[in-house]
Amino acid sequence: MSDDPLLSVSNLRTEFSTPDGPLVAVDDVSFEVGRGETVCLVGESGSGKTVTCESLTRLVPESGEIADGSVEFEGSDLTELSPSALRRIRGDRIAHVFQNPQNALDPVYSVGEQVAEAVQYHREISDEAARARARSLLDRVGIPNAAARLDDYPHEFSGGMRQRVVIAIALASDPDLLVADEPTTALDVTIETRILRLLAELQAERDMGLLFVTHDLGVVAEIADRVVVMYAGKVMERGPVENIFERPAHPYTQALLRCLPGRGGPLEPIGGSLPDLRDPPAGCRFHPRCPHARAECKSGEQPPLYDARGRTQSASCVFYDDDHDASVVRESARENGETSNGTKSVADGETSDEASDGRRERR
Ligand SMILES: Nc1ncnc2c1ncn2[C@@H]1O[C@H](COP(=O)(O)OP(=O)(O)OP(=O)(O)O)[C@@H](O)[C@H]1O
Ligand code: NI
Repeated sequence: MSDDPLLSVSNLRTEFSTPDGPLVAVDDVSFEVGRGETVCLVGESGSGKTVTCESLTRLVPESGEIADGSVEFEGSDLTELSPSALRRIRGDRIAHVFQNPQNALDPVYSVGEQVAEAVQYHREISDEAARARARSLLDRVGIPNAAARLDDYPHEFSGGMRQRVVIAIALASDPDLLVADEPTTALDVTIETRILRLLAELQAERDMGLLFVTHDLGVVAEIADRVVVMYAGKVMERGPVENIFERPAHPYTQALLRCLPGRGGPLEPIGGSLPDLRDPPAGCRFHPRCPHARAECKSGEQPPLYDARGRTQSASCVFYDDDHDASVVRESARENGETSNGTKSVADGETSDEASDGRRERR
């Protein structure tokens, strides 16, 4: 086995043609997912998380196309594979759970048949063995009395139950990589916890890589090894979860940590709104909303991903180039957290330790 990551996304660019001109939903996005690793993709609504997930196996809607970049998965570039070769990987080696899975189940087949079919899709096992495996998968995702429900049809299940069935189908092929776009958002906390545990178990058993989109920082703290922060189609920051929570480098990450739920403090919305992606601002995409923006943030290209804290954490922010003092943005994160949160700030070591301890315990 090589040391190459399981998935390596480089300079990915996905464009949609719209009546008002081209819209670049994913712009020069790069990140990796290792075997057995969980990477959480976070960012405000509309930042390009779903389109990034869809681009991996070329599942973007018809008006979209992958205009540039590569998606290396175990030695092949998925952007260049033939449709039939890609189909063999999709649903087998790489499984997806989509954000809006209303149409993911076929109304005319029982859920047992659909899970069993997914089990048998790429593997030759008897109908009986596939049915037994379907039962066990449905049981593991928290369908009560799974054996008795195998012959029920999707409409006989609630929305949350159907989502669990969709997750069971995704896991049926024992994928090497699971791409899960807010898979537990519609579920109650008990079931969410159960599914997150199941994913962690599968990772331990099978070394499965997991790319997970969520708006819940509690979930990020619980499952992530590394975090990729997106804004307006760009990667703003990447790094290990502990660093991102304890010492967020990019002002956008700092603001995002205060505006998403899951860390206990009062939520503080980010002022202003996402730019129009058909005509994004020059320079750093976040500059119109950034409390630290200076002249050089407002022109040219999005800054490169500078090393923010050693090689593992990087931020697309000029304060981390050689000519600026990054302590300006770090201090500000600390002050902001202490004055605006009744609890401790995101830049505060104590809170972050709790977050990472919680994660270790629950894993
Ligand atoms: N089919 C499409 N045609 C045109 N534009 C699209 C299409 N799908 C997505 N977009 C645009 O691409 C951008 C990124 O959308 P995306 O769904 O990836 O955001 P997201 O980060 O997943 O948001 P959310 O958190 O709400 O799910 C948005 O500006 C969106 O309007
Ligand atoms: Ni989305």
